[in-house]
Amino acid sequence: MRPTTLCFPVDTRGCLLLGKKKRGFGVSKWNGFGGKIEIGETFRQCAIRELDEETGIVALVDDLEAVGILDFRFSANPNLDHISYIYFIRNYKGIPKETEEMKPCWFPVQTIPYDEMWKGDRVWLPLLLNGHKIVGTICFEPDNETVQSIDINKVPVIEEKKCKYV
Ligand SMILES: Nc1nc2c([nH]c(=O)n2[C@H]2C[C@H](O)[C@@H](COP(=O)(O)OP(=O)(O)OP(=O)(O)O)O2)c(=O)[nH]1
Repeated sequence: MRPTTLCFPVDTRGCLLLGKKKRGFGVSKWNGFGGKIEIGETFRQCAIRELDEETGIVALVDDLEAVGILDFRFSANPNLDHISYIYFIRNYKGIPKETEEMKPCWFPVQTIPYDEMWKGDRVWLPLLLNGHKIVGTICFEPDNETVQSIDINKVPVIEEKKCKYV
């Protein structure tokens, strides 16, 4: 699968914006906002476009904070394997609205609904919320849900690919 982005807006209270996915891959799970990169886009442009499409929130590429790169692997469906660039964004315009793809809600960090998220998220999202940057690999069992293995490493800086996807 093409690489993807995942973007988590953070408000001035430190709450995290998540969206409940209404259709497609990961339906019914709470997640950050994102999707597949398009040809001619950088990862940052992809993150900003998907954020707008899925929430109506408008932001600038330079305001994204790159916090992680995760390699998602699906043992029974290698066609679903993909790398995802993870961003936080604290500076943005607009109030999140429900779209055909996502139902948004702000969560204080203590009430993040890990039981209704991808199963590895409870391992790596708290690291990001504590200010760490991470690079890692998460392998899923053939059910595409259960975590088979997870390897997350803290890194000082995220080496972002700045070029356009071709
Ligand atoms: N938080 C989290 N997200 C995950 C995990 N595994 C996984 O594939 N994803 C996300 C990363 C991507 O944003 C998304 C990839 O699915 P997708 O590209 O089909 O999403 P989409 O339907 O929004 O894509 P698009 O058609 O809008 O481009 O799924 C995981 O373990 N945790």
